[in-house]
Amino acid sequence: MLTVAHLSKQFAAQPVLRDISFALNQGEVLAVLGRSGCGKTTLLKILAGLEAADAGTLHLQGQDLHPVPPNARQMVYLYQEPLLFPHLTVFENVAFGLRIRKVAKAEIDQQVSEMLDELDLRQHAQKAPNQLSGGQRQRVSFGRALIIRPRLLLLDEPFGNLDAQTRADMQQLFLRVSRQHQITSLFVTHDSREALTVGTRFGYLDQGALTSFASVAEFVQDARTAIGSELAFWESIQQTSRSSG
Ligand SMILES: Nc1ncnc2c1ncn2[C@@H]1O[C@H](COP(=O)(O)OP(=O)(O)OP(=O)(O)O)[C@@H](O)[C@H]1O
Repeated sequence: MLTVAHLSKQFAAQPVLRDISFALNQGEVLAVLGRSGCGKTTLLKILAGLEAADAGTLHLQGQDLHPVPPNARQMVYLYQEPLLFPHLTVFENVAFGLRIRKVAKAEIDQQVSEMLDELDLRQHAQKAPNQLSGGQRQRVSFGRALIIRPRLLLLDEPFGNLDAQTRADMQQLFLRVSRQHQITSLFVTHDSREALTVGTRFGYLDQGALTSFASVAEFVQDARTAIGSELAFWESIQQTSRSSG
């Protein structure tokens, strides 16, 4: 479905992406774990067409993406800060992509109502974005993205600004909706728990080089991801609290 082959990028002679290759099938979520500055955002921007690669090829559903401009790639790029139109209601923000595609009004009303129900936003339909919490705003931006049925969803630390509980709720919502609509996604995060929760496939990006893992077990056990040592830490805390309780 998505095939990335030998992608490289430099900024002022500094390599930022080094020979990146991977393939994703329809409905898969590639969770890419990486520290700040590893090249995550540059990778997503190249996929979205917002940045040009120096070398390599991108194919989506068999189509060479090289000549395809960003607005024709049918991808949605979601950031930490949801980008909403401040002067439009929640309903109209979600409806926007359908309106510009000239979808019939009755069809828009139905699709948007269904999406608002799915995202538990029905009671907020007539509010403006500034009348919502951060988690609610992020749900609206999800609704806007999903309603146009993107071929690929690009998520750049989308829940990084949310508190732990809201973040966990959003991860579950993302899982439910992306499974239901069989959405193919690339989800970059520096949080290993988040990667394990949302991913069906796993990668680790370090200094522009991507390691892909064949299984969750390999991802967890790889010393570079540091997940094994994090798990060991929590186990040692549990043991200490058991023996002192
Ligand atoms: N337009 C640019 N010009 C020059 N250097 C850039 C440019 N964009 C990114 N870089 C450099 O490329 C490297 C990777 O940047 P990128 O934004 O992809 O990192 P990141 O992994 O998304 O980091 P973070 O998680 O901190 O956002 C950094 O060293 C950055 O300084």
